[in-house]
Parts: sequence; C-alpha cells; structure tokens
Amino acid sequence: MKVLIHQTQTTAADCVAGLFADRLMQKPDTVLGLATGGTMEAVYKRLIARHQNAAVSFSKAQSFNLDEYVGLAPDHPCSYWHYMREKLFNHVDFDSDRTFLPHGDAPDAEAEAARYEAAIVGAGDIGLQLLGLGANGHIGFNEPTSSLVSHTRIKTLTRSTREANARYFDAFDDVPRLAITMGIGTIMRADEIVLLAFGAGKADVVAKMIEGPVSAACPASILQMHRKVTVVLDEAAASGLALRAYYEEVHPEVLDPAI
Ligand SMILES: N[C@@H]1[C@@H](O)[C@H](O)[C@@H](COP(=O)(O)O)O[C@@H]1O
Repeated sequence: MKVLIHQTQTTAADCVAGLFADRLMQKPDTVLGLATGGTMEAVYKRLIARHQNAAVSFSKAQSFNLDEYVGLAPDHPCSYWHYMREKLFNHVDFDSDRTFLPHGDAPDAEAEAARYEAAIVGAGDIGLQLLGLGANGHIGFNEPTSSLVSHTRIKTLTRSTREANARYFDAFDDVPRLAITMGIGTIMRADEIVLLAFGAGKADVVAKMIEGPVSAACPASILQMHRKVTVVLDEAAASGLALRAYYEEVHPEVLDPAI
C-alpha cells in the first residue's frame, strides 16, 4: 500500500486526478470505477478542468459506480445517478451509453445487483477504482461486518452512515435504509485502486485501515491485501497514523505545475 500525505486537500485531489489522467493516457479504454461523496467533488472538478485543457478524454472509457440507494430513480435529486451527472458526466466527453450505476428503482433490487455484478465481469472488471472512505470504515456501501469476498448486493445502511449522508436529503427519515453496492470482492478484483480521504474526522478510520488488523469491522482494511493501492490523504486525515514517518510526504512544488 502506497500512502501519500499531501499538505492540502487541493494538491491531494490534483494528485488523484493526475493518476486518472495518466491511466487514461496509457489506456484510453480503461474501465473506471467511480465513487460519490463530498470528497470526490474536488477530484471531479479537477478532472473537468483537465478535460477542458484537452489533457484528458473519457471518450473511449467506460465507468461503473460503486453504489446507489435502493428506491431512488436515476432522476431523483438525491440519487447517485444525479450526483454523477451534475459533478462529472455532464461536463466531460464520456459516451453516455458507457457510464453505469445500479438502478435503485429496479422492481427487483436483488436481480439488479446480480445484473450489475455480471456487467462488471462482462466488461473485464475494473481497471482503476476510485474510493472514498466512510467514517465507519466502509468502502462503497460495504458497512462493517460485510463479507470481505462479497459481490454486488443489497446492504442495510447503518444509522451512522444514514446520519452522515442526511445532509443531502431534506430530512433524516428520507435517507434510504438500503443500497445496492459493489461488493468488497468486486472492488478487490480491480487492477488498481486509489482511495482518497480528507479531514480530521477520518483520521481514526484511516489509521485503522492502514495500520490496523485486516477485519470486517473496518472493511477498508482489506485494501492491505490488494497488490496495487494508493491512499492519498491530506495532513489532517493522516494525523492518526502511528508510523507516519514511513509514509511519503508530498510537497506542492514537486507536482506538475502545468495544470
Ligand atoms: N457510499 C458513499 C461512499 O462511497 C463514500 O466513500 C462515503 C464518504 O463520503 P464523504 O466523502 O462525503 O465523506 O460516502 C458514501 O457513504
């Protein structure tokens, strides 16, 4: 696991956008695994800027998002479909037939989860997977105690996750109780994974993920078992790491100043 500690959220998000741009340059038809959440907004802003500078194109790529709330149709303003259109898809050159999320309003959510898993397998699995980190250690919506080899399925959201995401809804009771999420096994099949976490609120869980035991109690800790993971942090998110002297400190002056 490569751990990069940036002085600021800006340079951390730039770094992640740069990893995506590099991958798309090398392999324009990469299958991207995409994530939602507040942290990712900074990455998508920078990818849009790079696209506007003709520094990255998504025209040959395809994407699969990690998750979607059960019960929310793609046009619901709190759906992850809506988030992705607003934050990324409407602003770059993805082929709209090649950007996928689970359908939260499918009549049979279990069948939809199985269909989504099969679609990911059919695409040859994820080439580069972007991940955020839940304050309870979840990746996607794989809440603590999730099977570490799970496939795409329905998960019940914990109260703490629903509280954390309530800011996007009118009221806490509007936050769905269930989600369709790629499984941990699905995520672990990705060729390469980049996880981004910001802020002191994530410091404890970042330390558990990187330095704690591999355990379903902190689903993100399974990333210790993946052969190619880069964890990108700002100073605050890195502040709980006991071994932080061993991790790479990244200074803005070494970043590409061109973009
Ligand atoms: N399902 C998403 C996760 O994929 C994301 O990692 C998490 C963190 O969100 P934030 O970046 O807002 O802290 O939010 C949601 O729960």
